Amino acid sequence: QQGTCPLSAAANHHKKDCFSSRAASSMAQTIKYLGQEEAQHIDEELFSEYGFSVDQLMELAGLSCATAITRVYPLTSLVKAKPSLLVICGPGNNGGDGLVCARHLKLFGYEPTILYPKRPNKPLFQGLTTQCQKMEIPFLTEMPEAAVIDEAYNLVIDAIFGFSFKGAVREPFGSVLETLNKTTVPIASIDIPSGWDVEQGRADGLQPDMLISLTAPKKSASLFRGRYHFLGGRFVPPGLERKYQLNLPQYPGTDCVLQL
Ligand SMILES: NC(=O)C1=CN([C@@H]2O[C@H](COP(=O)(O)OP(=O)(O)OC[C@H]3O[C@@H](n4cnc5c(N)ncnc54)[C@H](O)[C@@H]3O)[C@@H](O)[C@H]2O)[C@@H](O)CC1
Ligand SMILES: [K+]
Repeated sequence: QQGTCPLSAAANHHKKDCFSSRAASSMAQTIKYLGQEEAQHIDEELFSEYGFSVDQLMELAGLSCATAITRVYPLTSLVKAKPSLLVICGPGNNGGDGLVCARHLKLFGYEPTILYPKRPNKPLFQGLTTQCQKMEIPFLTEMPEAAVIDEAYNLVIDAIFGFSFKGAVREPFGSVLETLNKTTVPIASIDIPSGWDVEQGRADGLQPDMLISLTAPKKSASLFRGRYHFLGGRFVPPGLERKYQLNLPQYPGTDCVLQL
């Protein structure tokens, strides 16, 4: 059984076997892909039953995204002269993850620029915006054209919509997504490729190169055809994982991300 291996000094000679059998058993389980409502229930429970605050989890989520991005697109691999990134943030918590991610990427040596066209009038988002401004991250006032994005940026980080997206895309994000669809630079999507139905995806929508699923992948992630799928948001308490039978794989060591 997982987690019962006695790692005492006396049992040290069993250590290797314990770890490999644990790894094998977690590989055998299949990670759950969540429906939209289930993802929202987990979210609510983390804040109500489990006592987390939004900014706490957002910080961990955004940090995992920044970390996963450094793994796939290290500074030395970037093709443009400057390590420029465009981070597009939407009106909800997915956008908040994008702001946190941008701040960490700046600390990691990248040069992010943020587009944040619809800013909620709440202290959390105002604080995250101020933090990015104080980190000397520039904010754009409008969405650049596709050719300009391809010329100026190594990567676009899509933090527009997450698991609460529903229905037809409203402006200004319809035009933003239309432009993104015409770009050729790689896109890294946070939690869901924006514009995709959370469960059904969208065949003619964004086709990101990278997807970072937070907490657990959502159903549409099974339609992801990009090269890199990562899991981040290593904050799920065991009771919650059991209740929803998430079957999360074990993150290696102290890592906050894992490639699926
Ligand atoms: N529970 C978790 O595991 C965590 C979730 N986090 C993030 O939070 C996200 C979910 O955040 P939210 O619930 O705030 O929602 P989203 O960020 O997915 O989006 C909601 C916002 O988009 C707007 N919107 C929805 N449908 C639209 C449409 N068709 N056209 C235009 N606008 C539309 C809504 O009015 C709302 O402002 C997750 O995907 C994840 O990125 C993290 O911040 C922290 C931990
Ligand atoms: K997204």
